[in-house]
Amino acid sequence: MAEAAAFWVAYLLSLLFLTWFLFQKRSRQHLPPGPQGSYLYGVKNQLPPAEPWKTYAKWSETYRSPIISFRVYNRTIVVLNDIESIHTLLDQRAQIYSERPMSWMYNVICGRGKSVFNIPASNPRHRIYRRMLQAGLGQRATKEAWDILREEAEVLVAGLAKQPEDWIQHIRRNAAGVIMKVAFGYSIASPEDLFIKVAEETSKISGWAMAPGRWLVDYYPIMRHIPSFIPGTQWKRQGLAWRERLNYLSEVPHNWVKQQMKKNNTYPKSFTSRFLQSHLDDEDGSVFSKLKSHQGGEDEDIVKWCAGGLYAGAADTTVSALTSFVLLMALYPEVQRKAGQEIDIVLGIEDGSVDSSRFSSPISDMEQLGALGYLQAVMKEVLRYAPVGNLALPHATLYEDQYQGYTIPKGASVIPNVWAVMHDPKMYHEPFAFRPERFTNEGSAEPDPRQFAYGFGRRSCPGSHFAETSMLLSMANILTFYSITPQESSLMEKTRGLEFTTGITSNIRPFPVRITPRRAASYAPPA
Ligand code: HEM
Repeated sequence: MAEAAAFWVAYLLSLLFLTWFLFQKRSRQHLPPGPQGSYLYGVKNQLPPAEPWKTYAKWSETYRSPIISFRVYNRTIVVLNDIESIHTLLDQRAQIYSERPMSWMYNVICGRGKSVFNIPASNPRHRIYRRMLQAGLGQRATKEAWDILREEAEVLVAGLAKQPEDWIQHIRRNAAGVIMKVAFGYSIASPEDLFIKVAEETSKISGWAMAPGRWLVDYYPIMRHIPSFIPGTQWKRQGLAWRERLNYLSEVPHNWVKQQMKKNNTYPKSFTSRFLQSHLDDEDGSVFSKLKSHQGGEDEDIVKWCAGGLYAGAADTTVSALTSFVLLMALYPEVQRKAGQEIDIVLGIEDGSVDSSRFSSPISDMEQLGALGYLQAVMKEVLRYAPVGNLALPHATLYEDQYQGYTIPKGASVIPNVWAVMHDPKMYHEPFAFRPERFTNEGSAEPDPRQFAYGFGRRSCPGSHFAETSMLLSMANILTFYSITPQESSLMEKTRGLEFTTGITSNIRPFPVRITPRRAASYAPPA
């Protein structure tokens, strides 16, 4: 016991010394301005639990600089609050600014350092991942997934007829249904489905293990060497248990695909099966045969991590955007009416001409989606008004850099404040008004928010094209069959101002809406 106590005293003293050393070093650097915070924690206790993007924008005003910095424990965090700094640093200097902040708990102790989201861009694997994801989610792949997208959009609108009050669950199910089929060729049967449970447990554990500020080892990585049998290292035992569980969970869908491929020739084609097969064939022109940097069993490991990244990327993002869309349609009936009218005109729909009892999608191909110009403007305005990723995801620097006379240290976390850009009055006239028309006036149209909604540089979202096709199709189907109105009490929301959820993804905080059939004729909900 005395030995353990001596160990901890020595340990804490060395941490204190390290903090002092880094503090001295930091105070000699000319960092961007920002709040100082306390000696030990930095601003950890000043970070608000909700909507931190607003606080960063305020600090940017207070310190009269679009680029600000502060410290949490010993880590320097730089926030970019305007498009100029974001574009210069994250896009133009992408070779320096495309790392991710190191999470020692998640990457090392839990063994998740190879995940698509966390792997450093300087690791050659990241390039391979990006090319595979491009092949699996780009324009051609999205076209190939059209039937899946259409089928799942039909399940969504049919579900809304049965339990309209559970509309968020139906949107959630739609996102999971699409991505499970695309990634693994797996059809989910119910919200209790094994694959859904596996994916949800993975993202829950990942959320705990990556929670910023929660694990001291993230700031003082030397702690990772402490043996887990020493008293007071419950955190390490927890991390190691999570490691085992996460490894097991990532095997479940991957092994299922392999079994299907072994069992029969008519197995469902998917991202995983295509890459596994192209590896077996080693066919010329496959992504693997072009990327010769891989060796032996590494290929399969790469496929597994990429397929895991598909679910992680798709699970909450389109759900957030569609949730905000439904709520905004309830609050802006004129926008809803115009979008519905466009659908009717472009698709030649008259009230009696859609079979509302079968919910078959009136949109037969991607070209028809392309013709819905107003609906596309609505989608852009949803992505601007209620950004899914208000802070995108943090990048980190590979080297020290200089910008406008400031030093950006090596290893600093660099956060683009997407919310500030989307609500910058220099870019968007009356930025807090929801007005899709800002994107329809040719010649005077405001900047396309999709340039900012999907992140930046070498880390920008590889799923953007796929996501937009999926979202537009769902939006068009919802507005074909349904009318969305606010409950009386919800009208207050508009006058009081909307609230937004806080997390890696964000959406308007849900309030009660009514989803009713838009076309009374021939409407008969399925039994
Ligand atoms: C509304 C829909 C979506 C939005 C707004 C969105 C936004 C983003 C953002 C902001 C990032 C971080 C970019 C950065 O670090 O600079 C990202 C990364 C990523 N997204 Fe998306 N996303 C969406 C849908 C999807 C979908 C449907 C998928 C997959 C099917 C996907 C897969 C990914 C992946 C794999 C990454 C990690 C890229 C990397 O770290 O190299 N996303 N996304």
